[in-house]
This record gives sequence, structure tokens and C-alpha cells, in this order.
Amino acid sequence: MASYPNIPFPDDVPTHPLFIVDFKLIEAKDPFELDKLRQASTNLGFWYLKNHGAEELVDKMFNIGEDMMDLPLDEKMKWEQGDSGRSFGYKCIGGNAVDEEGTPDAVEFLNLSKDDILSYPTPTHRTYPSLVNERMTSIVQPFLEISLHVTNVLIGALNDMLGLPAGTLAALHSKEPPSGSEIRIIKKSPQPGGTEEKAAALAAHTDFGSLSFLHNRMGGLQVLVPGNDVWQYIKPIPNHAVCNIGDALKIFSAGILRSNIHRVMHVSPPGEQRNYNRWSLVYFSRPSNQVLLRNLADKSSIIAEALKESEDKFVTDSNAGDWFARRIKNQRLKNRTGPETWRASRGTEFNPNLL
Ligand SMILES: O=C(O)CCC(=O)C(=O)O
Ligand SMILES: [Fe+2]
Repeated sequence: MASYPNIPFPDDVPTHPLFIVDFKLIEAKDPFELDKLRQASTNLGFWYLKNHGAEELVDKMFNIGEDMMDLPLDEKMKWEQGDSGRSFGYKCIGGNAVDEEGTPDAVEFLNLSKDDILSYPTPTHRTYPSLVNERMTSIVQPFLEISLHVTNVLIGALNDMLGLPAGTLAALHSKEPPSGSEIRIIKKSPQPGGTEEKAAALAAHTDFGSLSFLHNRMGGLQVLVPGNDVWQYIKPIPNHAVCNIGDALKIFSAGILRSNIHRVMHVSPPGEQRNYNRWSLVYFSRPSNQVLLRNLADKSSIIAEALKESEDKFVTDSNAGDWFARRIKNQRLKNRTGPETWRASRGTEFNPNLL
């Protein structure tokens, strides 16, 4: 069984500090903590989260990823997500582009649908390898339940902060299927020779849905902080998750909540870390598929005010399911016809005219 060591993070690379939000205090509606969440979600849209309750399950989820990625490639390819705009299943190395030129990505991952996990053993969207099924009730379902709790509580706090009637955002993120909400386990192998490279292993992107709950042990994740053109690392802190806002909450809130661009680098931070596999684990909370992505100004005077002051309208004619499928489909290298395919895969970070 693998261990996922806390290899020291080098101190000679640019890092960006984040607010540390205490989940237990958010649950208790502590005003000071809620204000921290307000600042973090509106300024950068990224924050650390401690006391979230999933600490014990993260390595067990990494073990599932490790058993999956250790299978021969032809076995893994039986579970590949395909090119039709669905993400559930396995994504092979090089399946996606990382830029307009069609440079292939360098990570592999396994995506497990929230709907499939909750309906197990009956599939809602698809089935998964037995190495997942064997640990469905003991590990995957408990991890999902915690992730649902954490993301729902945070989304509830953001709902109140935005002045929305109680339960407005919760109703858009129902437990009922179908939605694109999913767990992702990501592996990035070390680069042979460990040479410095400019390329990203996982493309610069904003997250497609509402709120991401991310666990990693090693560096590699970078953000582009507003007003700064140097990418900065987010340094992992043991037992702290990283949360970030995605496109849907940015649109609902007319830009009050920030969906910030980020990427994972090819070469993890210099030093010892680059010799190890990098594992990360995310739960992506996304709106139900049929939810229209448009501002909620008619439900909140705070959002209406922000909309008045913004150049963007924050109105799409897309529902969450179509938005998600468009982004997934157009980043697949097999679907690439030219730079326009990459552009068609972008979200709120790329083209404000989309909105
Ligand atoms: O692996 C990470 O640290 C981040 C992954 C990520 O941004 C994503 O999968 O959307
Ligand atoms: Fe992301």
C-alpha cells in the first residue's frame, strides 16, 4: 500500500497565501469566520479549509486511484470517458489539450459520478471497475457524503452572504440526479530527468461547476492572481483542503464570487517533490443539469447591484449540463480541428462575450 508523504515544499518558488477557513466555525455561523469566507470567495475565490472531516479518507481514496492507474493501459481504456462530452470514467494521459496549439496534457484521472455513487449498485450514468465497487460503501460513499455536506454548508453560507432567500442555491444543487457533480482522483507521474518545463500538465482553466473541494499533498497547483502576471504556487498544508469557486457560482452571483484561473504544472516545485507521483483528489459540486446558468439578480438586491456595475450580463442560454458537456468535449484532443476547438472549451475566464 502506498504512502503519500508530505515531502518538504521548497521555499524558493513564488507561492500565494490563502485565507484559512475553519469549517466547524462556518457550520456554527461564526461571524468572523463567515467574513473570512466572504473575503476569500470574492477576492481570489480560493481558500484553505480546515476541520472538514474528510482527513482520514483522503489516503484511502488515493489508494483507489493508485490501484486504477496501476492497471495495464488497455484495461484502463475500457473505462475511458470518450469524446462525446461526458467526463465520468477514466481519462488517459494525452486525452485533453492544454492549450490552443493542442499540446497534450500529462495527467490521468478517474472521475466518479455523484449520481452513480448514490444510486450504487444501480448505475445512473455508467459502471466502474470492481476495484472501485469493492470500496464503494466503505470508502467512496462516506467520502462523497462528507464532500456533499462540506460543499452544501459552504454554498449555504454563500447563499446568505449574497442576500438570496434561504435555500435558493441549495435548490439548484439538489441531491437528485442528473448533475455533473463528481469525484476526481488525479495522478501526475514525475518527469523523467526532472527537467524544468514551461508546459502545464493540466491546462489553465476555471472550474466548470460551483464549488471544488480539493486535497493534495504536493505542489504543482498554481493560480494567476488578479493584477499579477506571474503564476504562483498554492502550497499544500497537511490536513487542509483547498476550496475554490467555479463558473456557475460566478454567473449566479453576477461576478461577486470569483472563479479564478488555475493550472497544474508539468514539473512539481523544484526539490525533492519532483521525484514522486503527485496525487490529488477533488469533489466538484455542480448545479443540476437542467439549471440555467444566469444571474440571480431577480432574487437578491446585492446581486442586482453588482450586475448594474458590471459590463458583463452574466446571462447564458446554456444549462449546467450543456455548459459542462461543451467544455469537456472541446478539450478532448480527438475532437480538435484547430485553435477554435480550444476556445470553444473555455469558461468564464476566457471570453466575457460568452456571457
Ligand atoms: O490537482 C490539482 O491540484 C488541481 C486539479 C484541478 O484544478 C481540476 O481537476 O480541476
Ligand atoms: Fe480545477
